[in-house]
Amino acid sequence: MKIGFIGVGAMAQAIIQGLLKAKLVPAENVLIHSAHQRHYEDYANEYGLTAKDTNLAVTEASDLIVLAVVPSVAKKVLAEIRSGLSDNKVLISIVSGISLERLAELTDYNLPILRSLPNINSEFGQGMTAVVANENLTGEQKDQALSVFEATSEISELAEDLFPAFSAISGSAVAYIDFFIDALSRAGVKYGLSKAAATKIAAQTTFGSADALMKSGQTPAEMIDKVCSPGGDTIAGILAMENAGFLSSVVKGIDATIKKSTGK
Ligand SMILES: NC(=O)C1=CN([C@@H]2O[C@H](COP(=O)(O)OP(=O)(O)OC[C@H]3O[C@@H](n4cnc5c(N)ncnc54)[C@H](O)[C@@H]3O)[C@@H](O)[C@H]2O)C=CC1
Ligand SMILES: O=C(O)[C@@H]1CCC=N1
Repeated sequence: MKIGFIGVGAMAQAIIQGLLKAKLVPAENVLIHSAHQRHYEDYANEYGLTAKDTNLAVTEASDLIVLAVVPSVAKKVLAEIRSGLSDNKVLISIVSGISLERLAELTDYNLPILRSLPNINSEFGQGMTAVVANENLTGEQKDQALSVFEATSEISELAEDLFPAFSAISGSAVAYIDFFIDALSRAGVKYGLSKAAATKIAAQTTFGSADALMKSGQTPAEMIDKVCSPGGDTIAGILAMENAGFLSSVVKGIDATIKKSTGK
């Protein structure tokens, strides 16, 4: 199986690195092209991938074609690769905000298409990806397309109207969670810890909290209650955070993310 990437930016690189670590395909079966020749050729040489001269050449030589460009150039790129697509190849889009219907309109209504929204944690096999297939993608071909995300992440098959919410609380939320970790570590610095030590402490605490939450099967509220000793320190902190608008500032951030991705 050959997997072509059109666009080799932050998200494509995370998936490629995840695929290489998972050894899903040999490195030379990963084909790439992007806007900056020097960059994609150097990247291909560094990891033993196959660089191609055009987006169409990637498409013609691949079984799965991952569209990994920013939304504003997707239309132009799809026009370039359209003649190389066929019903024995799968177009996989990771582009935020472009529907299956729009992808079909910009290519051909008979093509198998998988719309996905991965996140950057795919690099370390810890991603979270939403997927939705069109009616032309079934059976073994669908399994093949899903294998890209199974190798790098957990998968959630979601109705398309939930993609903007998913993208906000997963794709974008990686940055929001890192923002929270940075905020915790800056608080540590305020009280005398070095930034490096505080960041490690905050990151491991975040990682351990997520892991414990999922392993325990409990709700976040139940975990919070276990940490808040009666009359203790943590409940004082929770109340001060909430008084400063913690919950509503997170929800407002998600509202703004969804508004930007949908234009609504
Ligand atoms: N960064 C993230 O965490 C996530 C990004 N996405 C989606 O992934 C897509 C890419 O995002 P990033 O990797 O963050 O952006 P990026 O700016 O890092 O990468 C974009 C890539 O597209 C290439 N490119 C631009 N014009 C091109 C053209 N005409 N032909 C071929 N390649 C071209 C650029 O050279 C670059 O390699 C976006 O549509 C975004 O919505 C989805 C989920 C998460
Ligand atoms: O910021 C963005 O537009 C993309 C979509 C989800 C994560 N990054």
